[in-house]
Amino acid sequence: MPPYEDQPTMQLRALGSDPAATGLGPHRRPGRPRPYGRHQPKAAPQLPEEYLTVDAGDREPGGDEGAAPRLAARQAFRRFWPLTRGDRRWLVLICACVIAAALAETAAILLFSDLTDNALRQGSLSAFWVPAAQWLAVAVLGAGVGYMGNSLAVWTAERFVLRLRARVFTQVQDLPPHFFQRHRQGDLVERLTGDVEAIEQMVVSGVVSTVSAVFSAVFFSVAAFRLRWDLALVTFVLAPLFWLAARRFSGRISSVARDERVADGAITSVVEESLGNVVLTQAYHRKDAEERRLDREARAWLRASVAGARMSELYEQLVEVIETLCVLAVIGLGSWEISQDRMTIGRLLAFAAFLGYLYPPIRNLGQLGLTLTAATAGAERLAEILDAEPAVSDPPPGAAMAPWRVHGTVEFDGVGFRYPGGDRRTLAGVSFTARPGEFVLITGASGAGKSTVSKLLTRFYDPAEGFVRLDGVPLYAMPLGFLRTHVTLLPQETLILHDTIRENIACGRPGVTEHEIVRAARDAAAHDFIAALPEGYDTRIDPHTARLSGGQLQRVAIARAMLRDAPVLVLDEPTTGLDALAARRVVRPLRRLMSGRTTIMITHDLNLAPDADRILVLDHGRVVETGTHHELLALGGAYARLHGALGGPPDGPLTDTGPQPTLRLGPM
Ligand SMILES: Nc1ncnc2c1ncn2[C@@H]1O[C@H](COP(=O)(O)OP(=O)(O)OP(=O)(O)O)[C@@H](O)[C@H]1O
Repeated sequence: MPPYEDQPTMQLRALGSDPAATGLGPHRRPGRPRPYGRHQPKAAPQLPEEYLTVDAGDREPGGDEGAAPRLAARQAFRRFWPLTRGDRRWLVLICACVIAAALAETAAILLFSDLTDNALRQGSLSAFWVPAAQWLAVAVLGAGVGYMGNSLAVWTAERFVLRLRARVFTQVQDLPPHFFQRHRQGDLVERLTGDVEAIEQMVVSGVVSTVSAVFSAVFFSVAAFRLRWDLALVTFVLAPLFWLAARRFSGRISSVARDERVADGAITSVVEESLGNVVLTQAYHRKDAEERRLDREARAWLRASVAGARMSELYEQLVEVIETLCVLAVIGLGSWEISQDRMTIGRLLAFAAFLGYLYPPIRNLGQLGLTLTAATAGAERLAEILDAEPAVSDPPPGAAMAPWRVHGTVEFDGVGFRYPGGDRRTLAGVSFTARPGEFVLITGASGAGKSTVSKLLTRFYDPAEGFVRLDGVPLYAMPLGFLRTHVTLLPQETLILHDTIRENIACGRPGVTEHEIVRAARDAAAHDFIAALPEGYDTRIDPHTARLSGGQLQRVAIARAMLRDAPVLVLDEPTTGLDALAARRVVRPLRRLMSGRTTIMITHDLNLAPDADRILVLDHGRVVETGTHHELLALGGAYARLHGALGGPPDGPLTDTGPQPTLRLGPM
C-alpha cells in the first residue's frame, strides 16, 4: 500500500494553503487663487457658531498607536471576514465544488472496495468492467469539479488579497508622519505583502479547507461505517488524538509564527535601509557594519524559521505515529475478526486502504487550527495599522466650510501642540498672521518647533490648543483636499516621484498641457538643464540616483509648485543642503514662485531675512521675537545672536549676484 499522501485523491486542495502545512514558513512571495473644483468662487464663509465656540484645547492630537494588539484566531477571522463581501456567492460555489469532490472521492472508495471484494477476490474479469467504468466516470467528474473549484478559489483568494491590500494601503497613506517614524519602512512593506497573504490563508483558503475537510471526514466516516462499523468505531475512538496533538502545538506555533512575521519585517527593513543608504555606506566605509546588521537580522530570521520548521516537522511526525497507531489497532482488531472467521483478508485490506483516505481530512482539520493560529500573527500586525487613527480627517459631510475663493490669509491663534506620545509641548501660544502676498520668515534654533509650524499649516496634525486658520476658517473645518490644493508645501527634502521629469512636474496639477509644463520649467530655471538631458523631459528620476543635482531637483519641485499655483506657500528650508552656487540658482525661481503668494518660509538661512515682511523667532516652541530684519537686529536679542552665530547677511541691501553667496528675494 502506498503511503497515504501518495494515494490518488480528488480532494480539493484549498488554494494557497497546503493542508499538510501548518501555516508556518515563508508565505507566497511575492495664477492666482482658483476656485475649488468646478464650484463657483464665493466669499470666505462666515463660521458657524460651533467652530467659534469649540474649545480646541479638548482636541487630542490623534494617531497614536500602541503595539500590535493580541488577537485570538476567532477574533482575527471575524475582523477580516467582512472583506469577503461581494465574493461570498463564489465562495458558496467553491464549497459546492469541494463537497462534490468529496462525494466523488467517497464514491471512488466504495467502488474500490467493490473491486477488491468482487473482481480481485473472485479473480473475475467480468466483475471488473462495471465498477471500473463507474470509477472512471466518478474520477472524471471529480477532476471537473476539482478544476472548476480550484480555479475559482484562486481567483477569489487573489481578489481578497487585492481588496485587503488596497484597504491597508489606503489606511497607511492617511497615517501621520510619526507613525512612519516609529515603524520601519521594510516592516510596513512586509505587512502589505506577507501578512496580507497570511490572512488570506486564514479567511478564504481557511473556509474552503475547513469545508473540504469536514465534508470529506463526514462522507468517509459514513462510508467506513457502511464497510465495517466495528473497525470504523476503533478508528473514530482514536481520532481525538489528532485534535489533542494540534491543541498541544497551537500555543507554541502561534508564538513562533509571530517571531517569524517580525523577523520577516526586520530583514526586509535592513535590506531596504541598506540599499537606500548605499552612498553613506560606501562613503564612510561602513560595509562591515552593514553586513553585521544584516547578519544579525538574518540570524534572528534563521532562528525563527528553523524553530517554525522544527515545530511543523515535530507535529507532522507525531501525527504519523498516531496514524500508525490507528492502522495497527484496525489491523489488530481485523486479525482477531479473521481468526474468528467473521471477516475475510480482502475486506480487511480494503478497509486498511480506506484509512488512507479517511485520515488526511481528519488530520487536516487539526492542522487547519494551526494554520489559523499562525495566520493570526499576520492579522495582529495588520490590525495595528488598521486601528491606527489618522491624526486628521475631513470634516463630516455637510459641515465642510468649502469651497471659496482663497485669498491666502494665514493665521495662527494661540496655537499649542504636543506630538502624540511626546513628553512635552512642541509649540505653546504661537500667534501670528500672514496677510495675502506677505512673506513671513520663521527662524530659531534647531528643535525650536519651526517644522512643526509647517506640519500644522498643512494639517498633518491639528493643534491641541488654539486655531490655525486660512481666510478665517479653521483648517479642520475644510476638506483636506481643498486645503492642500490651496497651501503648497515645499519640504526640506525634495519629494520626487519614481517617474519622468515631465510627470514629476505635471503632478502639481493633473491634466496640464505640455506647453504649461515647459513654461513652469522655464519659470523655475529648470528647462535648460532638462532639455540638455539625452531624454529631456522623459528622463526618469529617482530620489536615490544622482542623475540630477540637489539644486536641479529643487528646481523641478519649484516647477511643480508653480503649476500647483496655490495662494499659500510653505517653504521648509528651501536652500538647506544646497551649496552656495546651487542655492543662488534657486533664488530667482523661488522669487517668481513667491511673487503674489502668502509665503511662510522656515529657515536657518538668514540670507533670506531682509526681504521678509515679518520675521518670527521661535525658541522652545514660543515666539520670542517678531519684527523685520532691521528691527530685530536693532533689538539685539535672540535674532541678533542667531544672526551673528549663523553668519547672516550684513545689515544692508543684499544681492543675488555678488561674490558672496547672499540671496535676495525682493521684488523682481
Ligand atoms: N514625531 C515626533 N514625535 C515627538 N517629538 C517630535 C516629533 N517630531 C519632532 N519632535 C520634536 O519636536 C521638537 C520640534 O521639532 P521641529 O522639527 O519642529 O524643530 P525644528 O525647529 O524644525 O528643528 P530643525 O531646525 O532642526 O529642523 C523637537 O524637540 C523634536 O524632537
